[in-house]
Amino acid sequence: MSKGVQVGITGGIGAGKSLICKFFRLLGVPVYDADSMAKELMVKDPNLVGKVKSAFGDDSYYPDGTLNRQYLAGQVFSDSEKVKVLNSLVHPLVGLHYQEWAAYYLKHFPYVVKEAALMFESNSHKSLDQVIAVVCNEEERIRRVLKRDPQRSEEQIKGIIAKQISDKERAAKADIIIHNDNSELVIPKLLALHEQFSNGNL
Ligand SMILES: CC(C)(COP(=O)(O)OP(=O)(O)OC[C@H]1O[C@@H](n2cnc3c(N)ncnc32)[C@H](O)[C@@H]1O)[C@@H](O)C(=O)NCCC(=O)NCCS
Ligand SMILES: Nc1ncnc2c1ncn2[C@@H]1O[C@H](COP(=O)(O)OP(=O)(O)OP(=O)(O)O)[C@@H](O)[C@H]1O
Repeated sequence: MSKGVQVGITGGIGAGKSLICKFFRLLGVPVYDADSMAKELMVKDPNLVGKVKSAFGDDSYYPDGTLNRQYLAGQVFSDSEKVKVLNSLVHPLVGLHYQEWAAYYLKHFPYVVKEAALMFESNSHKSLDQVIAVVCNEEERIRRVLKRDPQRSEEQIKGIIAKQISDKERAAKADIIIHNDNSELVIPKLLALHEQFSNGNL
């Protein structure tokens, strides 16, 4: 892997990872969205498609081959064992795909960002130089997600939260913490981090 800084951004559902990553994108930083890539590989990688169908049934996909997210969400977000099975199928492939992506972008940019909801859970933080945890209290996250995803119930959101590590654990493992709950000014902090990473200062 070439020199350059690899920054991870993680946080629980609704913490504000994607919004913060939008800001890094605006600054011209390459951002890898592990969640979206996982979904793309689940459709484009025939081997993975076969494994998902064997584990969760043909209903995991619509007849046109697109992912039936609602069906799969219903399967995995209510069952810890099933979510482990899905993760074991998807995460290794995303990990390899990210390594290739980062190797390419680090030839052209001083630093890259990897956004992933599950980072410490999947141990993918180990290949990164700095991990930022975006934290926000649970009530506010639930409020924001109910507004963002009207199809999700409060019960489902709580079920997802239960399958992720807590903010406390995340904050303890991260190098940098961003409080995205109006208790600190986020944009000045992001600009300072951008300067730091651009200069390779860790
Ligand atoms: C099960 C799927 C199809 C449900 O899709 P849906 O559009 O309803 O939900 P979405 O992907 O937006 O996830 C909602 C939130 O749940 C959380 N989440 C997603 N996958 C997982 C998981 N495997 N374990 C725990 N939490 C998860 C994230 O905080 C995420 O933002 C989808 O989440 C999926 O394909 N997950 C497997 C890939 C994965 O592990 N992605 C997350 C980390 S890289
Ligand atoms: N500081 C904030 N003030 C108000 N709304 C916010 C703030 N941060 C994020 N939001 C909103 O809250 C919702 C959740 O944020 P976002 O989608 O970035 O979270 P996420 O961590 O990426 O969640 P997920 O794990 O579900 O993908 C979005 O609609 C976003 O616009």
